[in-house]
Amino acid sequence: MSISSVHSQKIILSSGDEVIQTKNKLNKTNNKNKNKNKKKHKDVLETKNINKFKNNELFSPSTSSLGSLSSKKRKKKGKVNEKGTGTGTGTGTGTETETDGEEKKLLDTFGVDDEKVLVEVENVHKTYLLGIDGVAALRGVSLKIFQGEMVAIYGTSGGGKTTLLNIMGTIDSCSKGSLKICGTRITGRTPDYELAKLRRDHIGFVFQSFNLLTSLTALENVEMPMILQGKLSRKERKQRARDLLRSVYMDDREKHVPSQLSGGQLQRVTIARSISNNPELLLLDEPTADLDSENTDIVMRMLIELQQNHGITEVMVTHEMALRDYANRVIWLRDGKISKVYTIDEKVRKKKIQKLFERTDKFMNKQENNPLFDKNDPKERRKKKKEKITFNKTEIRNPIDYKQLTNSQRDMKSNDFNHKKILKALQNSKYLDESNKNLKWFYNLKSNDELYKVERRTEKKNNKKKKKKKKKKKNNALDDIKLLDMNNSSTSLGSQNELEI
Ligand SMILES: Nc1ncnc2c1ncn2[C@@H]1O[C@H](COP(=O)(O)OP(=O)(O)OP(=O)(O)O)[C@@H](O)[C@H]1O
Repeated sequence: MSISSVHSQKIILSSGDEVIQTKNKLNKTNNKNKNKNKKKHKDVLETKNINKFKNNELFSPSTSSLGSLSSKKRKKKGKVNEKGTGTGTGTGTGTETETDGEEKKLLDTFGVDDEKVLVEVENVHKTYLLGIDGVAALRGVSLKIFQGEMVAIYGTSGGGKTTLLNIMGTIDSCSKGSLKICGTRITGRTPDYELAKLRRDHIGFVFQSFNLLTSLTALENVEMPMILQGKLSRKERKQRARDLLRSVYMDDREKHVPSQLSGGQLQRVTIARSISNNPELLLLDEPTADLDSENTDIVMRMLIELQQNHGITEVMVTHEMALRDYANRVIWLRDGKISKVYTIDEKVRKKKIQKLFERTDKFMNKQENNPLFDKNDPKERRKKKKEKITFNKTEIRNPIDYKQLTNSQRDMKSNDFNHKKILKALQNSKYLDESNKNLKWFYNLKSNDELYKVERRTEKKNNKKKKKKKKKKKNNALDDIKLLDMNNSSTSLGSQNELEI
């Protein structure tokens, strides 16, 4: 029963002075309620302003999504942000918005510039068909995620975090509501191939359980999405995979298979794979779960670098409260609904990131403490002695053939071999079992024959290009020869004439 209804009952029951007293009380409570509403409205407005611009100094203007803003606008927005400092309740690091039953309002709250909205989730429901009633994992979630933003999703266990992430990654569909991702509106009728294309070209996904293909090396795992995309030549793919591994500080482990890597290293390879197709949106499901603090730091540093240097928008589900301040915004999910939203104060975030970089710099430069450098690893020692290509005994190859080759020949051969091996591994359902279900979905590996088709198509394209180039070269060479011939004949004619004269 509400306060006012309690008082109104009192009015009927009481007489004279009591009525006046109760009326006064009623007025007081009404005023209180009005003030409360005003305050709430003010809070929402403040959040609106703060969100209206996350002018992050850490974004480099050239790469960030905000780079296109004029400096005047940026300054203005920065000011608004500063104004928001300390207005937060509860955390002291930012601004909190209670969204109890106000999902629609929340959706409007983040409305800054619709062109910069990368993900738009509107009143999304998800009910898993289980038993008579089913399980309601999401119950009307609405939110917008902006380009270049890092959003952390926290919440109670079973609150619907993974479900929301999977829906944003289009590896799961919602039961009700609408969704727009990277400019594509997703409905129940959106065909699978379109979703697969969206995933392949615009979204990267880091799964909770790495989901690396066990038979492939780190380099091959990173290369896999590029084969599926079919845009790059073999050489370009290899080079890009190498560059990506270097960017996640894993270039010294490119020939290691997942069983030879630590948890942190596996996660870094997974991240390299997830960004191999240059996604706009990176979805991460507990990327630091089960990692020690050093590896957590390295992974977080990488994610921040990806956001700052490449403008990748990141949405990360996590349980670790210590990671909260690395995000621009924090969303809380409870029982399938958004219960709170925080905007992390830019100053606090910047400080936290600075500390992270200092920390990681320290142990990444120090060889003995460097988690990337394992002194006891015999492979590492061997590598240090002499740069040699080593082969795993379990691999299906004949090392004797390789012994007779020079180093560069070996590299070439091994590249060819690895490439075939990737396709073979992908074709073999053994590697795509239940544990790889999400991976299978994400990369649309349902029909593995498709891979061969894609591969053959790209090979054909490349061969055609090569043939054209060769033809052009040949023609040019022929033209040159003709010209030379003509010159020769004219000079010889000239000399003949001279002689005749
Ligand atoms: N495939 C499924 N079939 C039936 N119910 C499911 C399925 N997947 C998830 N659920 C249910 O949906 C709800 C939300 O699950 P979800 O995995 O999204 O939660 P979560 O917030 O990620 O939890 P956690 O933090 O523990 O990983 C849970 O109650 C869960 O039991």
